[in-house]
Amino acid sequence: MTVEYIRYRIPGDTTAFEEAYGRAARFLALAPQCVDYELSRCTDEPDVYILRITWTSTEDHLKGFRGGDLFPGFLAEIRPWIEAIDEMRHYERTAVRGQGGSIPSMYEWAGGTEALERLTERFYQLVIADDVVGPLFAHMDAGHPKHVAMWLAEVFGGPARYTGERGGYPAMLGHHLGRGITERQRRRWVDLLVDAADEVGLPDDPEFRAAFMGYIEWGTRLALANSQPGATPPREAPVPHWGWGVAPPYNG
Ligand code: HEM
Repeated sequence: MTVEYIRYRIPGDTTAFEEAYGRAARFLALAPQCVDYELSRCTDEPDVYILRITWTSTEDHLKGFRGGDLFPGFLAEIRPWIEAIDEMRHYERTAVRGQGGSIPSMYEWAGGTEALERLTERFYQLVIADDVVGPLFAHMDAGHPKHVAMWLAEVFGGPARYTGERGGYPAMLGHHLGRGITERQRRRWVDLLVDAADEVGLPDDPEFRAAFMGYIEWGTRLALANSQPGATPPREAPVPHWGWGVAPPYNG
């Protein structure tokens, strides 16, 4: 991924400039080489603008986009302001990035470790008593519900304790390898987790449950695939970090 920054100092009519970029943006929206884009205006010097475009790579930008069918239309819109460009360069993202605290993590929204442990305690009571999934868990140790709560906490933005204390992704993967989980068992696992979530009062607002179930669908389908005989999933990977997706928490 490459981030291109284009800094403009617009002499005169900034309205025409913004309108032109509004039209030019449709070519970026269609370009498969473009990840996202944003035009910002300086509040201290209102004639200064910065356009940030994230490209799939510098080469994709220079060869794919500039050499492609969309570029002439894009250029036609912004050509009058080429002389007003102060900087136009590609940058590489570094590891220093992330989100601030303006949106609570799903871990916080769920009620933290205490709520996730309540969830998994109840869940595994239901699991053990169930004739479809129960047999898979006949030999699980007493700490299992707490360990799965630790995993969920880490996934949803809480402390990284599963990585620190339980061996992280490779250990979690190891627990599923060779288990031969069936679709019927996966689906029952999901259903029982939802029952437990309702019983212990996990937040049931649409935004939380949509994001929570997104992870559960993804995770259980991977667990099933990884558990099949002969499966060769990656042995090393970071613990996934799941966020709110398209519908952040609603505080209205
Ligand atoms: C999002 C989905 C899932 C998550 C987050 C998850 C999480 C975990 C974790 C963290 C462990 C290891 C616990 C420890 O360190 O002691 C584990 C073990 C295990 N999981 Fe899952 N799991 C998922 C889906 C499934 C499904 C769908 C099944 C089967 C229907 C399943 C069956 C098992 C079994 C049999 C074990 C080993 C139990 C034992 O120790 O005897 N998991 N799971």
